[in-house]
This record gives sequence, structure tokens and C-alpha cells, in this order.
Amino acid sequence: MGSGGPARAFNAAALGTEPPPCGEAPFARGAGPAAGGDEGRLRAGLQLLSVSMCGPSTHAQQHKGSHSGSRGQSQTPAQPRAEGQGREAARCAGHRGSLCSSMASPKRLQGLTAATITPMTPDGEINLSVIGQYVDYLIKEQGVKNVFVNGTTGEGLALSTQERKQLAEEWVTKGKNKLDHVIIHVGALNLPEAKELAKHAAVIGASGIAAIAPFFFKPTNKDTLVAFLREVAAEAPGIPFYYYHIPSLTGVKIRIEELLDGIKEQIPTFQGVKFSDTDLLDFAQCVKNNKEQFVLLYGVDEHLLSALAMGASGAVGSTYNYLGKKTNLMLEAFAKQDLALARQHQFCTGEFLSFVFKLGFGVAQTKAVMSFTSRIPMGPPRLPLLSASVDFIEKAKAKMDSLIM
Ligand SMILES: CC(=O)N[C@@H]([C@@H](O)[C@H](O)[C@H](O)CO)[C@@H](O)CC(=O)C(=O)O
Repeated sequence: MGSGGPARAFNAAALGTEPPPCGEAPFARGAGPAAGGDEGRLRAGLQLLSVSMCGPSTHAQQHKGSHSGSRGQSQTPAQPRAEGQGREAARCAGHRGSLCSSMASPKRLQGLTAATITPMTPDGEINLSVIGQYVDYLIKEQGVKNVFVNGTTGEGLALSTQERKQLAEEWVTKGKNKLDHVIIHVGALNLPEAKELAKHAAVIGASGIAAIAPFFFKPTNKDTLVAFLREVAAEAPGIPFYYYHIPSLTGVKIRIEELLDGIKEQIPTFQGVKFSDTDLLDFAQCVKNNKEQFVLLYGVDEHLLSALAMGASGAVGSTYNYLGKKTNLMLEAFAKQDLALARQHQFCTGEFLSFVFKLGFGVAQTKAVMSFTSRIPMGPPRLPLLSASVDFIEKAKAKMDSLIM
């Protein structure tokens, strides 16, 4: 499976194949042997793509009895033991034991990562009581074993620092021995808060941290952005750092190709980018120049197949909460070079999103969709976001039911 699967030439003819309807069984069509000579073009895109479902080792297997004090033993070259890791381990030793069994995983982040929703009670408090159920749902129902906590979908910037810490702790605790990666988004509008959250994430044993660029007072060039990120990353010197690029929301449009040039010298724990943008030229340049060094995770779910063709290492997004299973089938088809089938799965996600976009779709509506698909109550969003309407929920549910069987 994945890059280790039998080499088959890219089926150029399949490019013109009409995809079967959304509900058709996987691998029903287009899986025949290849005719075209474009194998090399896709091979690059396949090499680092490994479907998360196919990864045999679980966090539990990798870390039986481990503690962050011994984390260095299992690191890959991509995660060098950073200076100051001992300091972090020492901090961890002083922290309450149950959280300190370290989520840091020697496995590179790949496959699907769900950008988690923050469950809330009807009166708008964060609802930690359903996180355990949420973890089990993602694994069992969606085949997703990585989470990105307190990001956009998680309303991270609408939460207090205290709430963000509580959520981070709950995800690490409930994900222990179950999830492969718990990445905590620690970005904030001010440096002290981002640093505090980064330090906290390291202490509780998160597998990695990510940060957006601050977006009220914005960095105006690469150097100021790197200076900000460097200070944040330095608070968690033993775990990977990912830059969260989402220019549509931050307005910070510094190109990632430029950012990555020389970044490792500035930020030793820099591991990759969560690329939530549609500039596939920038994305492709990042892959071309840095694929072996960095994890390049794509964040526009409806365009994921295009990013896979460009060589994405994996994806982080909101729809993997409820369309993870479908998207995993797409990754699997892509890894098998069955482009027609991969496209069929992408079209399904696209059909749902295209439908809900017309109704008005954002984080609030994502919460509603997740509530009816998972049957875990996600509650309302926090102001200034408003709850999805009953009309939206009925229409979105009917559409989802027509696509997923
Ligand atoms: C703007 C936005 O919310 N983008 C989503 C996508 O998953 C998005 O919901 C999806 O592609 C539908 O447009 C993610 O990139 C956000 C994300 O990963 C996060 O919650 O941090």
C-alpha cells in the first residue's frame, strides 16, 4: 500500500473516464493496468504519501511505557533532538504524570489530520466531557488518527488561554495510546500568549505545535514573521513546529516558498507547513525544494486531490471530521494510482461542499454537520459566530445522506 505498492503506470486514459456515482463501491472502476507514460509525473507525488489507515504502528505500540524523558531515542532524522529538550523533560517531570507520557511520535505526520471542532454546552462553555467519545469516533468511524486542536475549526482564536489549555490537555489525555499525533495550535495575536501556549503544549506532551502569523499587527516580511515564530517554537524545543499558513483569514501573504528558505537554521524544530491556501504554484515549489525535509500538509479539503498530485505529504482539514472515511478512500485510490476513483471521492466531498457553500458555510455550520453525522453534540459556536439555522441543518443532512451510504 502507498509508496510500497506495486508500481503501475499512470493511467492516462483514465483521465477521461466518467467517474461512477458517489455511492458506488470503491475500486469498482478505473483500476485497470495503465497505458500512459506519465508515471514519473505522479511518482513524485506518491512517494511521501502514505495513507494513515495503512500505517501499521499505533502510538501505543511506539510508546509503550515511554516518557518524554526517553523521547530522544525514538526520533527520526526529521525530528532532531533539539537543544533544550532536557529542559522540557525536566519541566515535564514536574507536571502531573498522566499527561506527561508524551504524544511526541517518531512517525512523520502524514495522511489525514482532523482540524477538531470545539464542543460547547448549550450555554456556550467548552464541553470537555465528550472529547473521549470524539477521539473514538474519529478513529473508528473515520479512520483518522491525527488531530489539530484549537485551530480555525476549533475556534481557537475565540477561546480564552485557559480554555485552550484545558482543551489541549483533554485531547492529549484522551488521545493517549489511541491517536498518533495531537498537534496543538498555539498561534495568538500577541507573543506572550503564543509562547505560554507553546510551553504548555510541550509540558503536557503534545506531539507538535503550530502557529498562524499574528494578524492584527501583521509581520510585513519574512524576517519579522520568522522572528515571531522562532520565539514561539523556542518554548517547545523538544517537539516539532508547523507554520499554519491561512492567508484568507490572517491576511499575511508571505509566500511559503520564501519562508522555507533557510528556516531550519532559524527554527531548529521546524517540521512543516499546514498550507490552507489555493496557491498551488507556491505549494508545488515548496514540495520541489523541500519535500525530503519538511512535511507539507494541505488544508483546502475540496482541492486535496490536486495537492496530492503536487506531492502533499498529507492534509489537515475540517471535513475529515465527518468525511474522513471517504477521503481516506481517495488517498488509497491515489496511492494505487487509480486517478479515476480518487477523483470520484474528491467529487463527493466537492459535491457536499459546493451544496453547503451556497447555503452559507463556515465553522458554525461545520459544528452542525458534525453533530448530525457523529451524533456527538458539538453545541453552538461562540459569538460573533451564530448557530447554523434549522433550514441549513435539514438541507445539509439530506445532502449528506444522499452521498454517504
Ligand atoms: C478556512 C477553513 O476553515 N479551512 C479549513 C478547511 O478544512 C475548510 O473548512 C474546508 O476546506 C472547506 O472549505 C481548514 O483549512 C482549517 C483548519 O484546518 C483548521 O481548523 O485549523
